[in-house]
Amino acid sequence: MALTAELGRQLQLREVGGILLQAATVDNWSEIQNFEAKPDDLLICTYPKSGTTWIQEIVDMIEQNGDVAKCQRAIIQHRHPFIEWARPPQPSGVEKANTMPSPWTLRTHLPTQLLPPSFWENNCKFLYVARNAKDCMVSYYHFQRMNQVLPDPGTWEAYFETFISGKVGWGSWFDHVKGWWEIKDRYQVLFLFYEDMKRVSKGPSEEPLQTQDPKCEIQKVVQFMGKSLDETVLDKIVQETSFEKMKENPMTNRSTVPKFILDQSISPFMRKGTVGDWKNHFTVTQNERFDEIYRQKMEGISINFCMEL
Ligand SMILES: Nc1ncnc2c1ncn2[C@@H]1O[C@H](COP(=O)(O)OS(=O)(=O)O)[C@@H](OP(=O)(O)O)[C@H]1O
Repeated sequence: MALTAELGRQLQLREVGGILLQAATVDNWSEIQNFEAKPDDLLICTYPKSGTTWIQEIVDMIEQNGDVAKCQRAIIQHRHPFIEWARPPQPSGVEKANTMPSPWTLRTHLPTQLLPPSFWENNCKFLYVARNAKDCMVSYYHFQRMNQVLPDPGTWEAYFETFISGKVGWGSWFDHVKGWWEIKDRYQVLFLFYEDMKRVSKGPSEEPLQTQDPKCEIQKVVQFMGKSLDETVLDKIVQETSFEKMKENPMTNRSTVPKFILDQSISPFMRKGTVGDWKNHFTVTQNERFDEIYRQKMEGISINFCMEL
């Protein structure tokens, strides 16, 4: 019985162009590829576990001019259609978008080479958030432990190998980040880092002003979206999108997702929200090996990740 359930979990992923995706997404592939993005659309792009939910809440707060009640209109998964999402008989991400008035704010975890061509053809805006690979791996490991429709990650040691080889949903972290980084100057891309959003601003006496201060990064998003918000609204967005607030908010913490899909008693969706949790998981040997693999895979890429704050 346990074997059957486990086999069921493993079968949830299938390949498209060498990238593992959820089987239902692969079944729906032609609909996804034929998706017709419009020129004014904004696409939130991330590798899984890089701060998607966080940036979605920020973008929505900006769109709603800081009106918290409006952001409570629906759970975060329903506010921005997830273009590659499919779980029949529920409407797919593409179907959901097509029932909403455009311009759309959408989200995806797809690597550049799998994105529906209309996004490039229409020169849409892309908001990419990258998170350092080690914290991503840790977050993804705990997510696969609690997510009952993704493969069981096995032991941490086993998962370390799986993640490095890119045999996880949406493929290799290295290729994903490289792909989006390389096209960023040819398209309208705002490339942000999770770690910059977490950075603590210091007061005159070097005392932290607050636990996290994404205001400067939020301002970049406001500008990128062609909006202008006054200081009070920006401060409100900073407060309302803090990890602590979002962990308590049923519209962002996934508490409405049934336990047979996300079992939050195993690990909460809003788990730690920190930079550097990898140090609690990586052994010295794993860390050295990872750094070497990182050097090889990211050679020639001028991207710098902050690994601790
Ligand atoms: N507001 C805020 N501040 C800081 N960190 C936050 C915030 N919201 C979500 N998170 C953390 O982001 C991780 C989940 O990433 P995603 O939202 O991309 O997950 S998913 O791919 O959509 O499943 C996951 O990271 P870990 O805690 O390290 O697992 C979340 O806790």
